[in-house]
Parts: sequence; structure tokens; C-alpha cells
Amino acid sequence: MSKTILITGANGLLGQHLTQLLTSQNTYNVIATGRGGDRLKEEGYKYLTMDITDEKMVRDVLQNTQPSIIFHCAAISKVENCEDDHDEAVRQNVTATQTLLQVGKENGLEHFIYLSTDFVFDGEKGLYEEDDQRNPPNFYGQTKLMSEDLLLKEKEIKIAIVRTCLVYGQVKDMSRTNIMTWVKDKLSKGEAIKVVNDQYRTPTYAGDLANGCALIAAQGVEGIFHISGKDYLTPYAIALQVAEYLNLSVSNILPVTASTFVEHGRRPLKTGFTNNKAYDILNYQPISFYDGMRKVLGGDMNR
Ligand SMILES: NC(=O)C1=CN([C@@H]2O[C@H](COP(=O)(O)OP(=O)(O)OC[C@H]3O[C@@H](n4cnc5c(N)ncnc54)[C@H](OP(=O)(O)O)[C@@H]3O)[C@@H](O)[C@H]2O)C=CC1
Ligand SMILES: Cc1cn([C@H]2C[C@H](O)[C@@H](COP(=O)(O)OP(=O)(O)O[C@H]3O[C@@H](C)C(=O)[C@@H](O)[C@H]3O)O2)c(=O)[nH]c1=O
Repeated sequence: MSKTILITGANGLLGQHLTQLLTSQNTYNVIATGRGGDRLKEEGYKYLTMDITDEKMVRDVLQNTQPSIIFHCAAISKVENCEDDHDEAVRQNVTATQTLLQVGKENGLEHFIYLSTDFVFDGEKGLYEEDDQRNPPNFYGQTKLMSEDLLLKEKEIKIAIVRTCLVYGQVKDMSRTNIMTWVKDKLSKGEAIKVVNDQYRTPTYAGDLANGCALIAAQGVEGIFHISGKDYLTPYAIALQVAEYLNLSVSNILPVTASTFVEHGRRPLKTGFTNNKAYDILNYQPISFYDGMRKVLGGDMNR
């Protein structure tokens, strides 16, 4: 009897990649859940509507599916939205995590895998390891830290926390943009963009992130894992590479500093991960940013 894996936020950038990957492995009974209808619309998995903030809906779905493993991808992932409404951010990003864990445990859950972020770090150090001191610079990061802490108290079932960084990719009917899509869209329209040149990230191909998550489930491991790309780049360097890859003019890319580029919700200056632990324990090996551009800008969801 195959184990049942349930994915929350399955319509999202990671969610669609993860649903596709786990389904293709033919190892699990895959339950994809999300708000509204299925946007991936492929075969091999079961899609159920589940708003993670609706406890009755969560109970109904988890009682009927009895997942052994939950990948909790759903969240308010827009930093500015969390800044604007702290109560809603806590309801979506923290309270719902507690509910999923509790109801999951009542229905046979063995392994809870939670998606967290580099934004739990303040950005002073850069290239963070799993046991580095957290100090979120914005409320989105604070909600993720709060969920991490409630999960790390759990002793009865296995808990894995996957922190990732600046995820990029192209999926169907996306609910938000990512750095690769908005740079491509703006430059393709000939529009100028101001891009920070003093923030540092390890941008992550969504397919690599999905692979890292699948390795955690397959190996049944627990603990905190940093799973990201391997190139340490500024958003400005990212934009230049995308422009050059697409043969678009770089004259429309204007470098700015984080102090002059005011964003709603402070971003940490230097983040990014080394992936050392994920390599040692999971044999996680991400592709290069250049290969990520080849996959995404050529439409990786069709490859
Ligand atoms: N993208 C990134 O750079 C990073 C992401 N992460 C984390 O990884 C996870 C996945 O990120 P990503 O795929 O990029 O995010 P997306 O925003 O693409 O996907 C999040 C999904 O969660 C869904 N969702 C939101 N609220 C609810 C709810 N109440 N009930 C059910 N579903 C809900 C959204 O639904 P709908 O489609 O209807 O809006 C969306 O499909 C998130 O937890 C995010 O915080 C961490 C670090 C970096
Ligand atoms: C929109 C924009 C962004 N930027 C920079 C700021 C930032 O460092 C980088 C990405 O900005 P965005 O607003 O696209 O993404 P941002 O909200 O910074 O991305 C975050 O998403 C959440 C979910 C996470 O968990 C983080 O890991 C991170 O990926 O690009 C510019 O320089 N110019 C721009 O016009």
C-alpha cells in the first residue's frame, strides 16, 4: 500500500513542481490541495480544495485522506502583504500550521515537512548555515520563525524544516511573479527596471527545491535543511544574466542600493545558503543559475 503524501499550496510555484515530481515517482498516493480549483490540471494525483485557515475543511480532508506525510507549502508569500496585516499573516502562516500539525497527528501523520525562508535571518552574515542565529527583518520572516518554533517543539512525529531562497520558475496560472519572470517581462516590453546591487541571494530553481523536498520524504529525515541554488548573486547580477541570455538590452537595468530602493517590508542584505548539510545528508545537488535560465526561459514545465 503506497504512502499518502498531501501537499498544501499545490497551485503555487513550488506546489506545482512538487506535485508533478512526486506523481512521476509512482511511489506515493499524491493529494494536491489548494484554494479554489486545480491549476496544474495534470493526471496521476488527486486534487482537493482545502483552505488551510478553514479548520473544518482541514479536518474533512485529512480525515478522508489520512496522509502519512504533509508538505506544507501554503502561505502568504508576499512580504508586503504580511507587513500590511499582521493578524492575517499570523492566521495564514502560523495558526494554520498548528492546525495542520494537530489534525494531521489525529489522522496518522508521521512526517511534517514545512517550507520556511532565508528571511528568518537578518542579512548581516550571508551564506547561512542551519544553526545560525535567526533575527527576521520583516513580519513575513517573523511568521515563519513562529511556525518553525512551534514545529520544533513537536516530539511525537518527524518534523523537517526546509528553508529556501529567492525561488524562480514558470508554472501554470501563477499567483505571483518571481525575479526571473518579472525581469524578463519588463525588459521584453522595453521597460526600465531599478535593481538592487548590494543584496546577495542564492536564487533557487523551483525544480531543484522540489527535488530537495522529495529527497527529505524519501529518506524520512528530520531537522532543518537549507535547500537553495548554488550561485551567490545580487538581483542586479541576476537581471544582467537574464538580459544577456535573452539578448535583451542591459541599458534598461539600473543598479541601485537597498538603501535607496525602498521596499514595503525590509529585505535582509546578504542571505543565501551553502547547502552543505543538504549535500552531505541528502546528496542534494542544485543546477547552476545558467542552467536554471535554460529550463525556465525555455518553459521548464513542458520539459
Ligand atoms: N518563492 C520564494 O522565493 C520562497 C518561498 N518560500 C516559501 O515556500 C513556500 C512556497 O512558496 P511559493 O510556491 O513560491 O509560493 P506561492 O505564492 O507561489 O504559492 C503559495 C500557495 O499557497 C496558497 N495559499 C495561500 N493561502 C492559502 C490558504 N489559506 N489555503 C490554501 N492555500 C493557500 C496560494 O494559493 P493561491 O494560488 O490561490 O494564491 C499559493 O498557491 C511558501 O511557504 C513560501 O513562504 C520560502 C523562501 C523563498
Ligand atoms: C520588484 C523588484 C525587486 N528587486 C529586488 C529586491 C529583492 O532582493 C529581489 C526579489 O524581490 P521580489 O520582491 O521579487 O521578491 P522578495 O519578496 O524579496 O522574495 C522573497 O520571497 C519570499 C517568499 C521569500 O521567502 C524570500 O526568500 C524571497 O524569495 O529583487 C529589485 O531590485 N527591483 C525590483 O523592482
